[in-house]
Amino acid sequence: MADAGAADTGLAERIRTALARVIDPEIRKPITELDMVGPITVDDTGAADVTIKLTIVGCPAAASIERDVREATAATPGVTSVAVDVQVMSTAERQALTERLRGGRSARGIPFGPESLTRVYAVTSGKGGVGKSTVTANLAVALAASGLRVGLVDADVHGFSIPGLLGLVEDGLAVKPTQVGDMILPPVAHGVKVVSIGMFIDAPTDGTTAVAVAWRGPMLHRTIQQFLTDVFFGDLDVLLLDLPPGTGDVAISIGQLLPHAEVLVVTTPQPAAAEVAERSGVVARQTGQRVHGVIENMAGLPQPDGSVLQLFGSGGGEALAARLSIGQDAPVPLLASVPLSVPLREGGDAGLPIVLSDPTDPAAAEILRLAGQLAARPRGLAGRRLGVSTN
Ligand SMILES: Nc1ncnc2c1ncn2[C@@H]1O[C@H](COP(=O)(O)OP(=O)(O)OP(=O)(O)O)[C@@H](O)[C@H]1O
Repeated sequence: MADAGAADTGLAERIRTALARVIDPEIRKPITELDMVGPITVDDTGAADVTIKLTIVGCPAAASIERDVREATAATPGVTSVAVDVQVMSTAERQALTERLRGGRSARGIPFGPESLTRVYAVTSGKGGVGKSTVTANLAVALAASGLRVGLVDADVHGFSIPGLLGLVEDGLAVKPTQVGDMILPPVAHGVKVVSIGMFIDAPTDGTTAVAVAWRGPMLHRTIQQFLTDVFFGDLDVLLLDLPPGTGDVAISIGQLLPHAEVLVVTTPQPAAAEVAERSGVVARQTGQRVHGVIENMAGLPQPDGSVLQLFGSGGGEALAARLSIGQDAPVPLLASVPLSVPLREGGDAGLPIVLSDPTDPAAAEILRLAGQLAARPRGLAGRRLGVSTN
């Protein structure tokens, strides 16, 4: 087989250019930018031989990358046949790639520090079961659907429900992320890059076997830190963190690791729930974070006769926002009031977020409205409190 130049000057180069359209589905960058394309040769009959180098043995994306390379090569004018030679990167090549993806950042650095342009929202609640994870999952998907690059960290160690809510489940277990060296590639669901503690524990996502994740503070801190340092999210517009309910170790860790994160507090309309939720807002403040707003969930369910069933009472969201505003320069707003919705619950059970499957459902519409509001905030440091604490 002759070199490209001998047969058709530039055909190999045109193939290489065409391969820039092939995107690694996990890293989400063109394979040509990831040094995954090796030698390309073409003989004088137009038969092309393309070598690709996968990041790891058994790469789950191998089949789709090989197919896309074959298609892009075959579609290049002048090519009559295609052979793809699939190889695996050497350790040195893999290391060079992970270093480049980190952008020179040290392996232990957190890319979402105060200087980053990524908006970080930590979603918290006073008590469990108020729908924090359901709202967070739908919000992440809605933000991604609006064109933003979105990451979601499920730090709810005691009830990691995000993989199930987003359909990242295989054989009853959360999908395992691919690891390239010490870099973890987050699985992508509905456009959102997701990492969850559930992906590292063999526990069913439907909760049939309760796994007591009796993690102690320091171990939790290290795990969250690892999620923020070793998971390759790339450049994000928004990072959402689903925190466990209450005011525990994880909230304090997030306060230390991401002091510029803004907090969204989820509560039900029940006045007692709002009182408990206030404490998580206060802890966030004590760790230097700003409360961006309150999301009320499980608000009134519209009935066929036009009346509204206030299953969990009413006014909790407003009351919480008012309490969290006391002593603040700017009032803490009630950002959204998401009604009770059977389709929202069913969508969560099925791993199909309702903001995609039925955007007209009133709960979906409210979450989409909230996403629109958050997406309209400028990406950047403007209006953001920097990590300088005076207390
Ligand atoms: N607006 C709503 N209408 C109807 N059902 C809802 C709504 N929001 C959440 N749910 C349902 O309530 C249950 C609890 O929701 P979810 O797991 O999201 O709560 P959570 O606050 O994240 O709980 P935890 O933090 O304890 O894991 C789920 O079955 C979910 O489908």
